[in-house]
Amino acid sequence: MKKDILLLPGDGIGPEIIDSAVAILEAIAKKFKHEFTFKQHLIGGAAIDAASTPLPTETIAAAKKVDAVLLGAVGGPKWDQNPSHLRPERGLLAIRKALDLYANLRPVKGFEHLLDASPLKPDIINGSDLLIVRELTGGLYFGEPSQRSKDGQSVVDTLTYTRYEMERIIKKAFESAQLRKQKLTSVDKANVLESSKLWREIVDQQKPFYPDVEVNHMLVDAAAMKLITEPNSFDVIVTENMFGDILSDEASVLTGSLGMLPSASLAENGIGLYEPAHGSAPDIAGQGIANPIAMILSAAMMLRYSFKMDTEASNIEQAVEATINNGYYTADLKVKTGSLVTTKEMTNNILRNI
Ligand SMILES: NC(=O)C1=CN([C@@H]2O[C@H](COP(=O)(O)OP(=O)(O)OC[C@H]3O[C@@H](n4cnc5c(N)ncnc54)[C@H](O)[C@@H]3O)[C@@H](O)[C@H]2O)C=CC1
Ligand SMILES: CC(C)CC(=O)C(=O)O
Ligand SMILES: [Mg+2]
Repeated sequence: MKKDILLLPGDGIGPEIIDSAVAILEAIAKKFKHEFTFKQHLIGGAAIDAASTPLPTETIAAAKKVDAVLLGAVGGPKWDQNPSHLRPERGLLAIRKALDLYANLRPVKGFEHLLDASPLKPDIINGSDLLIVRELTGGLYFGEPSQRSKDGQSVVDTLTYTRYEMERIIKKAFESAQLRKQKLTSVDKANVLESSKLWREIVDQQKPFYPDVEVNHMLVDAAAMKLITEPNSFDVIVTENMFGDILSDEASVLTGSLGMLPSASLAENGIGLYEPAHGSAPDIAGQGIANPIAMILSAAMMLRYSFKMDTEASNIEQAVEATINNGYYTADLKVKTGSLVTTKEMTNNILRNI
């Protein structure tokens, strides 16, 4: 099969881990006789430096012409003092909105061999396997106004959602639960927020259409606690944008590192964008030590969701697991034994297992 892929490496460790994903995809193309072509464009800080905007129109135009997009990460201290329209993160939010990538699927799966990489007790996290379904194009990150008052003494951020936006992500989560262990936890703050009250209502309205799915509601503060004390009580979690952002970074602790968590950002009928859950990790950028696994597993999600290449996606996932089982780890994984490797060495070891 012939597929065109747009690469958006972005900033920090983004270009380093995108190189790893491309190497893996080239090996898959060779093994399964596919033809993957790669185009590259700018986003984030790199785009601000080159084109004075975090999301050039060429990038969006290119994204609309390909079969899928792979994104590294954006941001870094170089741009932290920029006005908000010239922040790298604006580019990421804007591409999500422009492509209507409303559904962010973040699988969290612990590897047995990495149990001691987590600060949590092995008997609690053993077998962790859950999916966070995060709404990605609404809520606080997109609401207007979002600004400081003229005298600098007050601020406003706005949380808006339409019924339509809530309904489509909630349906997506029910469908995801049907394909897994048929258990859905809806996370909100319905004891305080009007948006969460509507969210809960919609979950209850949708429930009868998915009789095979067991549903419960949980307040986000309690969910944050349960996620690391009883992770195996979850199957699919559905929640709004900011709660999902925070809970997924927290959930990465179950796997031993934020560098292990992939994601798929999906539209209703359109292109998919695949990106690790982590950011640009400026503290380790340029050192060649970033963990490429979140990015590589995101590429596997691209094969599965956008290209319907299940066997190829499983091949990547099994190669990652085999490499971990062989004892290779990057510096972010605080394991006690094994072989510490660089980004390139980890990638080459995974390649050997493809
Ligand atoms: N999707 C994106 O592009 C995101 C961008 N950001 C941006 O990234 C920049 C840095 O933000 P932080 O809060 O530091 O979050 P971060 O996710 O970049 O890093 C948090 C910690 O995790 C480590 N880490 C993350 N990914 C890693 C990997 N693959 N391998 C090894 N270690 C890894 C980092 O070294 C750091 O210690 C900021 O500008 C932020 O706005 C943050 C989150 C998501
Ligand atoms: C710009 C941020 C919302 C990115 C982020 O933290 C994420 O998507 O996880
Ligand atoms: Mg985040």
